[in-house]
Amino acid sequence: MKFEELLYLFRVLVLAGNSKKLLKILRRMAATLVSKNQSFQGKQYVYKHASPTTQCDMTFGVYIPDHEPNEKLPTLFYLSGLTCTHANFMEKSGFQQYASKHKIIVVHPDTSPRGVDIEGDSDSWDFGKGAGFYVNATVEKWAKNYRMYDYIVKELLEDVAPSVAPIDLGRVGIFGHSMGGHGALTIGLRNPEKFKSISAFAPICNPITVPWGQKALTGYLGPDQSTWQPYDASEVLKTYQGPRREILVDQGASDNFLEQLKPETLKPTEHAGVVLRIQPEFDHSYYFIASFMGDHFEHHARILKA
Ligand SMILES: N[C@@H](CCC(=O)N[C@@H](CSC=O)C(=O)NCC(=O)O)C(=O)O
Repeated sequence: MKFEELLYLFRVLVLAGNSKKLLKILRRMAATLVSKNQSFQGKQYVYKHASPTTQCDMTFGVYIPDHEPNEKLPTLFYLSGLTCTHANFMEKSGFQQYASKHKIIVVHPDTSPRGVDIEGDSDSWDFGKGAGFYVNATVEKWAKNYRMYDYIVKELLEDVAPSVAPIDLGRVGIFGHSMGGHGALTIGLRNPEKFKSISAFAPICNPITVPWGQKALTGYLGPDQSTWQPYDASEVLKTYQGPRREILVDQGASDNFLEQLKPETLKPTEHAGVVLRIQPEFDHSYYFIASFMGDHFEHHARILKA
C-alpha cells in the first residue's frame, strides 16, 4: 500500500474511531527505508522500524523481485544464525539470483533485539544480542524485549513486511541456518497455516540436549524444561499432527558445530517427511549455504507455487 493510501485510510479510521486498526497503520507508516540496491531482476531493501513486540527499533532486509502492479508474490522468511544481523545472509548467500529467478520475495530479519542494552546481553556470542533463539522469553530480565517468536510470526509477517512488500500471505514459507534453522523448523511446524513450506541449513535440531540450546533456553525461559519443548524442533516434529509437510535439510559433513546440531534426531513421521542430505566436505559457513541455496529455492517454489 502506498503512503498516500495509508494516509487516506488513517483519516477514515480516525473519523470512525477505530483505535486498533489505527495503531496498526501507525506502525506501518513508521517503517523507514535504510538502503535500496538493484540486484538481479529485483531490489534489495533494508528497513528500520519501531517494534511494539520487542519494544525497540528493529532492522530487517527484504528482497522484492520485479513484478506487475498489484501482483502479490510468494514469500520466504529466512532466519539467520548466532552472531548474525539481517546483513550476513544478504551479503554472503547469493540468494538474490534465486529469488529473482523464482519471483519470490525474501524477508530476512535480525536475530535479536539490538536497540536496548540489558546487562549480560553482550557477554558471549551465543546468548543475548545476536542470539535471540526465536523464543518469547519469560525470565523477567529478558521478557520485555526478547520476543523474537512473536516478532517473526505476528508483527513482521502480518503487519510490517506486508506494508513494504506485496506479500501473498497464503503462500509464505520459512527457512534458516543453524539457530535460524531451529527457528524455521519450530516456527514453520507450529504455524502450518502461516508457513506452507520449510527448509533448513545445518539447523540446531534438538536444542534441549545441547550446550547452545540449554544455555539459551535456561536463560530466556528458566530451568523448567517442560517450557522448552515448543522450541525444540525434534520434539515439535514428534507431536506434529497438521497438514502433511515435506522438510528439506542440508547438513555439512565437516561442520565443526555438528555436536550442537544433532540432525539425526529429526525423524520423519506420518505427517512430515524429512529429506536430510549430508553434504561431504562442507562446513557450517555461508560457503556451504550458498552452495545449496538454489536447491532450497526449488524446494519452496515447488510447494508455494503448486
Ligand atoms: N563465534 C564465531 C562463530 C559464530 C558462527 O559461526 N555463527 C554462524 C551461525 S552458528 C549458529 O547459529 C554464522 O552464521 N555466522 C555468520 C557468518 O557470516 O558466517 C564467530 O563469531 O565467527
